[in-house]
Amino acid sequence: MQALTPHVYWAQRHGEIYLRVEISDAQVRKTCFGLCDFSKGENEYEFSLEFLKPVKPEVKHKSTQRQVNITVKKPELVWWDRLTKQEKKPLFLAPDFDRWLDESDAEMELREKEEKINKVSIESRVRKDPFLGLKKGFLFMYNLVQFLGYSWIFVNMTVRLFILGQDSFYDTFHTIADVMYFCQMLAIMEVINPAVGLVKTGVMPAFIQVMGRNFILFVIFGTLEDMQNKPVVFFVFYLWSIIEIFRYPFYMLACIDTEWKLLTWLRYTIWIPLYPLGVLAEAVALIQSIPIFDETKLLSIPLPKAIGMSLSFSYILQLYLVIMFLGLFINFRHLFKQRSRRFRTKKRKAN
Ligand SMILES: CCCCCCCCCCCCC[C@@H](O)CC(=O)SCCNC(=O)CCNC(=O)[C@H](O)C(C)(C)COP(=O)(O)OP(=O)(O)OC[C@H]1O[C@@H](n2cnc3c(N)ncnc32)[C@H](O)[C@@H]1OP(=O)(O)O
Repeated sequence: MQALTPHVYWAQRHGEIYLRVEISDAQVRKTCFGLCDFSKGENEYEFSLEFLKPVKPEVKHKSTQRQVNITVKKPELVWWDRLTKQEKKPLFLAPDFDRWLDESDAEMELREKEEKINKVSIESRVRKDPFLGLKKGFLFMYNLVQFLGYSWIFVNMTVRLFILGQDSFYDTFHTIADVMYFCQMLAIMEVINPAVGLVKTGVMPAFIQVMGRNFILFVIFGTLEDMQNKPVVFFVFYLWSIIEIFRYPFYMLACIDTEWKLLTWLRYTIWIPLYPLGVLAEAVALIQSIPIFDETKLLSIPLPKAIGMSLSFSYILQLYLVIMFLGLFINFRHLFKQRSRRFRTKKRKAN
């Protein structure tokens, strides 16, 4: 008995071909392409198609009371100009207008699907961390305390500068040191936070930053009274506090998923002049402290009695001076990368 040819309707998406074969209650015997083979009662049906491009071997089909639905997967997400290799459409083939979409509509559908999948995966990732609220709450409070501390330092120093002029340079340490000690002790959290995965950034730049500052604060200024009334203290503290009154509010907003463009720009831009100036001020403080350490022998390391002398702490300071510029290079590069990452993603989002 000669096989009949059924009507076949087709539509496509970027990843799939849909075929609808108009035979009710049919039994599918074979659905490989070239040839599809169906039977219904005593009748045999078949059609063959040579697709325009290769397709994946697995073919899904579902037979219903009215038709057979076949789904064929494309190996890549591409739009085909037509279904078959031969330009002339076979007579039994027609567009399936129930499922028909032109390329741009299909693209939109694809994008919507992708967005939905992304949203679901982000939501499920977010949902996976039951302590997220607690972590964000803790970070928010930490940043708030630091912001208040550094704001107090900055405002206090600025007001004193306006009232006392240059005289305010000489007693910066005595008026500011307690709050600065508190803020810089607390800043050790900035090394711990990335180390325990609370914030996603490198531990090393934070370590360099916090330890570098604490060395100047606790060792150079803290142990040498002669250093405490030098104007350099003013410049070091002022430069440190300027960046922090922008950096901490920026983090606070990040904790509540908010962003102010101007604040982001300031956080990722004003370090460009401030960081080298800060390192310069710290280097001046260090150099000024060397003769004092030499004179007082404070923190010097005693050598064996036979040698009869001690190793002055100033040698360690000279070594530290070199390390400091290495630290400046590492952190400058890190901050530069953070800046380009931030503004690159912003630009991409805007496009
Ligand atoms: C005795 C041993 C000593 C050994 C060291 C010797 C080396 C000494 C060299 C020292 C030189 C220091 C000089 C320095 O003291 C001079 C000055 O500070 S002058 C003033 C100017 N300074 C600055 O501008 C630096 C300010 N500091 C910083 O920027 C950071 O401390 C730094 C570690 C350098 C960079 O920060 P980070 O890596 O965290 O980058 P991001 O800000 O871009 O943050 C990345 C993502 O993490 C999120 N984050 C980070 N922290 C928090 C937080 N507290 N709360 C919430 N979220 C946080 C942030 O939002 C980013 O997330 P996303 O990417 O999703 O936006």
